[in-house]
Amino acid sequence: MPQLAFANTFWDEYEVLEKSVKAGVRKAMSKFQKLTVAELHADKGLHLESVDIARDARMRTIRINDFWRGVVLAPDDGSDTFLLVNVVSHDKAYEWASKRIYTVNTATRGLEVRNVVAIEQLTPVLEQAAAQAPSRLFEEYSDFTLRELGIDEGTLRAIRTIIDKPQLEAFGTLLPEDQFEVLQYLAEGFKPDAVYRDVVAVRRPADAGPEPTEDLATAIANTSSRITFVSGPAELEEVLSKPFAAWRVFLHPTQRRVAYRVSYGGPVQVTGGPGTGKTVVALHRVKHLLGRSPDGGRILLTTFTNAMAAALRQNLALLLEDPALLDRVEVTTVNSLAHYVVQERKGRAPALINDADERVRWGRLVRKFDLAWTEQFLAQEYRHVILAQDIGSSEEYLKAVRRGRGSALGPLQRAKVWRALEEFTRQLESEGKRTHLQLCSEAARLRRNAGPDFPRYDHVVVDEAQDLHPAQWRLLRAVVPERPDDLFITGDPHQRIYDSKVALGSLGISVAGRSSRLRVNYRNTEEILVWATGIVRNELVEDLGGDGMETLAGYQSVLHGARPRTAAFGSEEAELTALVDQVRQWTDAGVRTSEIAVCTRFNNLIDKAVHRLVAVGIPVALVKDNPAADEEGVRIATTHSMKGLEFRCVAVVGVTAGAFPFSRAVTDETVDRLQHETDLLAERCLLFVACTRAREALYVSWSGAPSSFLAA
Ligand SMILES: Nc1ncnc2c1ncn2[C@@H]1O[C@H](COP(=O)(O)OP(=O)(O)OP(=O)(O)O)[C@@H](O)[C@H]1O
Repeated sequence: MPQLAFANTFWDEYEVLEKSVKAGVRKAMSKFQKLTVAELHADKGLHLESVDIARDARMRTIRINDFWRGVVLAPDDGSDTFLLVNVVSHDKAYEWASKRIYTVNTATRGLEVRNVVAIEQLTPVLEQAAAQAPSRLFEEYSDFTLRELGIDEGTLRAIRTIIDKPQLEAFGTLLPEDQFEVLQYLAEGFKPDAVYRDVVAVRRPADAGPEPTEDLATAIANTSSRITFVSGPAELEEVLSKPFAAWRVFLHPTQRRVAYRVSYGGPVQVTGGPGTGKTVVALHRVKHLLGRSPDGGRILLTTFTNAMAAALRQNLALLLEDPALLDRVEVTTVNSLAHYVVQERKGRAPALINDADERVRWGRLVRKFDLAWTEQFLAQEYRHVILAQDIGSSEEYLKAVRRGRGSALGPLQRAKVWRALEEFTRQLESEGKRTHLQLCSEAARLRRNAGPDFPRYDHVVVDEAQDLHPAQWRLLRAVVPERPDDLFITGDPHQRIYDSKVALGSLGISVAGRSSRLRVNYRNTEEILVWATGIVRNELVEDLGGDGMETLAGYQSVLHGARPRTAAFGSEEAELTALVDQVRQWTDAGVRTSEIAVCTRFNNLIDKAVHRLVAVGIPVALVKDNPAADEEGVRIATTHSMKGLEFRCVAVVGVTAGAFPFSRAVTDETVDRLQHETDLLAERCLLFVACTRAREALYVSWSGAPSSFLAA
């Protein structure tokens, strides 16, 4: 009976196929498990046929339906593993298959594919261009060194023409994968022996002989980073019905390089636009770190909300499989960690107050001390200056540099403000209550003072880092000793929706020389990404560490689909009716309700949307109730709680001029100009985050005047 395996090139296409085509793929694949090789060749429905003028004689196409074809690499060496490499439209299938050739890497012994036709066409052109260039990217490496790293003759000639990194990246999709990865490392300045150790040796089978003599099945088995084997019908069903799990196996070379680098000298920062796999990389880093400390080292993995922590835990369980490894990882939010630390050290954690309660308290203090500043100003001063710098006395406050604040405060004014700030803390203390950030600050202090013998984590991995406040960073710094591989941080400054201002370096977390950026988006179609990027495109945002600015330039998506739909209505009623129609269209097209999300800025519109959907029999589930992944129901959320999540289809409703920006969330320009700008940017980012949660379809609607952000 033949064996079946899937290449990573297959998943990119498979994920966006319509349901009926996916069913066709499943049917065709199941034949590979039921029929003998001879029967496969004879099967009329499958129509396994060779490709004319193919550069690789093993290329075959199979029929999925009238329009779609699968591309299969069929063994011709007596081995029995068929490799499904792509699903493409009829016309493209032959073109795709005829140009590519699969070979075994001489060093890693993995199976690689290259677009040999394109490489041959481009090489002479590039050679000419390179003749004028002052230097070439790989000129310092001899042919011998490159061959030792698995670069073969065909690739060697081509890459000798490359002059810089952008050209290498542009050429990369044509090159054999392992070879391209080796070249990327060299281009980043890694020494050949380090590249051999970290990329080649880890893949090369221990019993590899001097020359590759492997049959196709063995080469496929050597390629676990890009190819997945399927051993029976149940596994086939599992792998095809859970395509999102592709990330467990296939990492983009850039993702793999970041996640599986053997060791980093200190804290590492990985940034990237939405859907570039930052969470995936964080999960793989946890796996790598667990593998490096088999002696029972403990890892803390944090994220921003409980819903995201629950999702991370589930995904980590999928990735690790071994429950013993999972037990060594604590997955939680930083706030929960703070609660745990304070409880552990003091026997009891204080009660927490929410934002509304905090606002009321500041309002009372403004009146009590008859202050000229607003409650909002005091709350921000407390958050961005006092808590951020852990200020405990009026003397410290007088000397404090008020970074990021746009209003000057002289000594007399500070003395006045301090009375209110001090009273705020005193009152809460006497009631045994705290704000979330106060608790984090306290936990950080307790942990720091507990001394080096106190149990800590061996590694801390931080996802969704962009919204963490300095008090939260201090806590994270305090729970892991300063040493190599202490902190691994992922985040996207364009998704900052709370106004935290952080200078990581000043908190003992220096990522200098250890930063990388991911640029390939795996979640959104190019159409959705480009549209959503319009909301924030012209904005420069402060980077994660507070050292510079970042833009959204240079991101690309691997997926394509329909353009987002926008719809304007004269009334909210009409908008809600259209929302119900839109959700129906999605469910009629076969999308499960749990794969659809509806989000709005305000709770009252959420209630109305829930009411209308339920009235026509569409089940709903509130994201804040943390529904299980398989629970039916359209997910309903505020735009704030969409952070970090993803769905096949997303409707963002109520995108009016009054909702984005929401005036109460934006500090008045006269109160603090800098804060005004930061708040406006956070409002933009909020809409951007909500829209980039959509994998395949995005629908944005409003009634009355639309948000000014949409005109961007
Ligand atoms: N190499 C990969 N192959 C296939 N799918 C991938 C890969 N990397 C990421 N994905 C998928 O892309 C989607 C986005 O990944 P992930 O959530 O890690 O991105 P992110 O950068 O954390 O996103 P955001 O910042 O927008 O929350 C997920 O569905 C993930 O499974």
